[in-house]
Amino acid sequence: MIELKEVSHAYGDRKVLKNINLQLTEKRIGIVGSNGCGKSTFARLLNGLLLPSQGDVLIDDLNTRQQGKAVRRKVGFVFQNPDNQIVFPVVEEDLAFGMKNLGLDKATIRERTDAALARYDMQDLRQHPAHLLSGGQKQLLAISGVLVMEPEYIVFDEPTTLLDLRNKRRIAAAIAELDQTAIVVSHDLEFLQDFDRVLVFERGEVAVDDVPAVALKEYVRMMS
Ligand SMILES: Nc1ncnc2c1ncn2[C@@H]1O[C@H](COP(=O)(O)OP(=O)(O)OP(=O)(O)O)[C@@H](O)[C@H]1O
Repeated sequence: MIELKEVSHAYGDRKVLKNINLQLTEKRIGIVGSNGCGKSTFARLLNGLLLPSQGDVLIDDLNTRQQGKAVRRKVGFVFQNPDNQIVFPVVEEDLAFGMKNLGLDKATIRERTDAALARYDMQDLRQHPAHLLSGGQKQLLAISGVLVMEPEYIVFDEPTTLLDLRNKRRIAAAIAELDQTAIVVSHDLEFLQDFDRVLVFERGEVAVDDVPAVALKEYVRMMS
């Protein structure tokens, strides 16, 4: 379970998240809200990329403040722009990078790399220059790079924003198929409609917390 206890966050004297208390237990949780309302800040708190100015973020009782390394093994993070996530020039090297850092042996790295490439039908792209992949393929590679680390939770920060409709659907389907718990920040309301729970952020607070049918309708009302 992901738990936030009286979490606030400020950049300098600008408070962007205000006293958030949440327990996240559902498998698919969507986060929506207007630009600048604190969604990315919230997402970054969940795997300790960012520590809260006040309060605590707990992942299965691990506190991001003291147990950041263990938290990051449990919680993967997929950025909006895969170019920020893909660090190696060749697809298989990029997939291997995180696993090498974990100290996994060569056979395991090979096995997980094969499975990741097969999962998204990218076996032929093993030796491909990563920067020459299409936008959708890059996002699938970024997701694969997280999956090979076998996290229990994955946070996605606007994973479909830069993609065309076809690739948006491909990534949405990839996320829907995951075994892991997914927390997804998105402006794509259609994508979130079959999630288990949706949080609507407004000015750093959770304004609505409900099933998508209710939360998304309320969000549309708030935006109009
Ligand atoms: N590193 C930072 N330093 C200072 N201010 C920041 C920083 N990151 C974000 N902010 C500010 O905090 C506020 C919340 O930003 P955040 O990125 O969390 O919002 P968001 O809801 O994800 O927005 P968007 O939908 O546009 O991506 C914004 O006003 C932003 O300018």
